[in-house]
Order: sequence, then C-alpha cells, then structure tokens
Amino acid sequence: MSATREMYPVQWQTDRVILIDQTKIPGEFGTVEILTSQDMAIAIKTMIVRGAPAIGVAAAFGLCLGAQEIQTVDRQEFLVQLEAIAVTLRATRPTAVNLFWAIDRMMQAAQSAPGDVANLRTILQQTAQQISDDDLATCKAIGDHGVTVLPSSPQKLRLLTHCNAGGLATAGYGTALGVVRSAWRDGRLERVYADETRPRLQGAKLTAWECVQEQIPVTVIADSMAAHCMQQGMIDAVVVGADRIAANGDAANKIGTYSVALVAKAHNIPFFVAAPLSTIDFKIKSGREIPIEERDPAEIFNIGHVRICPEGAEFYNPAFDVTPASLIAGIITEFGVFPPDQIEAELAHRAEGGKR
Ligand SMILES: CSC[C@H]1O[C@H](OP(=O)(O)O)[C@H](O)[C@@H]1O
Repeated sequence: MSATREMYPVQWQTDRVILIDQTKIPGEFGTVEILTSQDMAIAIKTMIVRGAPAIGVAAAFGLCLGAQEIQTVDRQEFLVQLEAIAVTLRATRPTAVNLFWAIDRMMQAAQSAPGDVANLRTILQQTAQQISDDDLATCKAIGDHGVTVLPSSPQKLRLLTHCNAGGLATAGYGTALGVVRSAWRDGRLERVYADETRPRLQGAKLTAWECVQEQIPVTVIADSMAAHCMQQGMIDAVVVGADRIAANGDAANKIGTYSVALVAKAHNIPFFVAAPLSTIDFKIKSGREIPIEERDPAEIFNIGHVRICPEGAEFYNPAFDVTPASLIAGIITEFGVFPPDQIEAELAHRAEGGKR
C-alpha cells in the first residue's frame, strides 16, 4: 500500500473510526474499529494512533463518536456532555498541541452551530472531516515548500530524520516525510537516514516502513550513530516534525531531536522543522512552557517483550525534548518557510483570520 494519499491512518466510516494499528507495523498492516469515544481515548494513549496531527484528527472523530453516544435531545445538555467527552480526550497526551487545537475547533463548531442535536452531530462530522482534509492538503504544501529550502547541492540529497513525521503521523503524506516525498518526486533525494528513535522505535518501524512502501531508499541507524554520520559527511540536511512550537520558535519533538539539532549545528548541517500552523502554540512564549509527556518506564526496560534491564534499576522516560530556536534553520509550514524568530509575526495574522 502506498503511504501517500491512499494511506489514511484515521478514517471515519458511517458510525465508527478505522485506525491503522501503528503498534503492529511493520510486522503486520492491520486496522482497528473504534466504536466509542472511550476507546478512541485509549487508542491515542496507547499509541495505536500517534503523531501530532494524526491524534488531533483522531480526537476530532472521537468527539463524533461521543456525539453518537449522548442520548439527550436537549441542546444545552448535549453540549455539556460533549464537553465531558472532550475533557477525556484532552487528557490522553499532553505535548502535541494539535490534539487541543482540534478539540477546541470541534467544540467551537458545535457551540456556534444552529439547530437541534441532530444538526450538531452533522456539523461535528463535517468539521472533523474538514480538519482531516485540511491536514492532508497542508502536508502536501509543507512538502513542496520544504523542497525549496533544501541545499541546492548535491542534486540528490541525503536527509536525516528522527522519529516518524510521515503519513502515519498526519492525515496522510506527512510533514518531515512530506518534504522527503516531495524531494523524491522532484529527483532531489538520494536517501533517507532514519534514526531508529528509542524507546518507541517510530523511525525503525514506521519511517522505514513508509519509505520501503514507496521504494524511497532508507538507511536505518541507531540514534547514537547520527553524530558519526554527520561527522563523516554522510548527511546534507536534517528535517524533523514537531509536536508543539512556542511563539519564539522553540520546538518540542520526539526525545533525541535536541541532540540531533546540536550535532547538526556543530557540523553546519541545516536543521529544519516541518509543521503545520496548528502545531504552533502562540499562547506560550518559549519552549520552557511546553509540557513534556513522561511515559511508562517499561518502554525503556523492555525491547519488544524482552526485559533488558535488571530489577532494582530506576528509569526516566520523557517522550519529547525541546530544540531551541537558535538551532533551527527554518520552520517549514503550509504558508512557506520562516526563520524561527519570525514565526510569531509571520503567522499570527493567519491564525487570527481563522485559517487554523
Ligand atoms: C507530524 S508528527 C509530529 C511528531 O509526533 C511524534 O510523536 P509520537 O510518535 O509520540 O506521537 C513525533 O514526535 C513526531 O515528530
């Protein structure tokens, strides 16, 4: 299956949501049917669906499931119960701002829609689908803008990425992998170097899978090898995704991204962050305010189902880190590529214009 437009990690089907089960890739390609808002919350928390834009889309359709569960015909009571479901979905994961942005957009749509409860259900489904469709178009625009800022030589570039910011992490096509796909389409790409991305291994499992699906040459490396590859002159540029970008351009992304950015700077290799406007959190001034999710220590002490650490050791498992704006050559958005210290000025007016 192609991992581009045809591959939708989140799909609404009449009265349920079909998720690609990302915990099973690459061993098996399977889907799960999500019938309730509660099950959608579990799917987001357990990373059956993951990736900042993808969990925003998933939460939006989770609210559509919730709307089906609410029995009342009283509009005000419906909105009260819908907000309670929104609280549950908001509590699933704290770092990716797309989750909160999508839920807020859905709740605003419901509260401002006219008519009875049946109409609110219709508006919610239309809004969730629009969020999904917009993200797909946004990823394509990010991909195409991204190619314009990649180094002009060599003609065929070697791009390193960290984690998975691909079609699986979005409504399709991807952000960082959107740049990869557009570069590949334009004959500008020799190879992707994919950090395996311990502990969840999204690079080894998901990025490699997406590239292999489309015959994009990909080399998987252990996270500890990225510095060596850059020192050896094997990497021309780095492109990663983001889960939340502060107004000053500091960017939170999967744990290990900050190290990659530091090494890229040391070797004068351009380090780009690819993300939609919905990932920029204008309400926070710097990356210090970005909440960092801490996950189950078992993700550290197990590989697969094999325990690799002795009982008695303690563990620390932050799922994200923050790369300061000073290490970022440019933020690639659907509106173009901007220096991180100009992101607030450049894009705030679009946010006020309701384009988010
Ligand atoms: C376009 S995906 C952005 C971001 O989301 C991923 O986190 P997770 O797999 O924990 O949901 C990763 O940080 C990606 O770069």
